Amino acid sequence: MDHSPFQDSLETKITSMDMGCHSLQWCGYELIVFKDLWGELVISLLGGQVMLFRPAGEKPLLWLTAKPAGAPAAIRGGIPVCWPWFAEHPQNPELPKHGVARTARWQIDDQAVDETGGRWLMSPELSLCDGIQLQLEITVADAELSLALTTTNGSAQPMTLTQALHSYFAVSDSHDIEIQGLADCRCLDKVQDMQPGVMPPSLRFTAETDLVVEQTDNSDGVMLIDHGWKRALRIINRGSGSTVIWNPGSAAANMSDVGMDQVSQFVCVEAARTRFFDEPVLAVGATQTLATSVRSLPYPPAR
Ligand SMILES: O=P(O)(O)OC[C@H]1O[C@@H](O)[C@H](O)[C@@H](O)[C@@H]1O
Repeated sequence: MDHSPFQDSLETKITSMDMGCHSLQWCGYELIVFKDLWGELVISLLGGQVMLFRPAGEKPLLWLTAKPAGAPAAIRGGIPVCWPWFAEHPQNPELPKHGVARTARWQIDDQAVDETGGRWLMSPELSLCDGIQLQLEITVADAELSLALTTTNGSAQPMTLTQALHSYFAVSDSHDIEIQGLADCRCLDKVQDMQPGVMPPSLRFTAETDLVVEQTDNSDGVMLIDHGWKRALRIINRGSGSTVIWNPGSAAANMSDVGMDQVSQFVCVEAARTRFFDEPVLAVGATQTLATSVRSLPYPPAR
């Protein structure tokens, strides 16, 4: 895999660090690095965003841009938190895409780390919506990374909420992978003006891909099978009726932090709650958790 000086410097810095917890500045982003016998986890305080997860002895599971725009811009890579709306704001297109959480400052409220894994609790430093509590729980255990994003409506009004945990998975080459586990699910194709369709048993990436898939049964998860790296990732989403699959293809030429040199290094498989396949209203007093987990399995996977 090719690396730019930015990514090299992040990875090189982490590789040369001692075990333990470290603060690190990277392109203006304030990062917290955790390194132990279980591997490495890097969190950005901008966005409460997991930037890197590498189980010991494995390649990183997540992709991170090698050409970040720099703080305080949103970071492409890792797992951005899209909240309290997913994609364009339904009423006001002037508002930032994917909500305000990914460019807000977050804090670590609690953490427990040992040589087998860790658990971190994060929340935005300042409330992002009046009366609404938001918490992100990040867990590493048995070489698996899990995120759970919990919203509690403590306001006096029902809340309209769509959201996503927008995971960017690192792949050898997006043309040499397939996604399985969504066969026969209904989907909407954003590249074709939300044209409805049905998912095939195996999805391959040959061009720009942007699908909102209705996933009613998440129990077996989605498999990302990487023939180049001979790696299989199992992604299990919970509290999510929509799985979003995205790779910009040739549209990456207009994205300064992706570009045609990086576009085949990742695919996004996102745990989402969208206005198409999920109930968007969170009642007064109600709590909702959107979660995702990822681990690698032996290749080829048995299904
Ligand atoms: O450019 P952004 O805001 O990071 O969004 C990236 C992509 O995120 C995906 O979730 C959407 O389905 C795409 O339509 C979008 O282009």
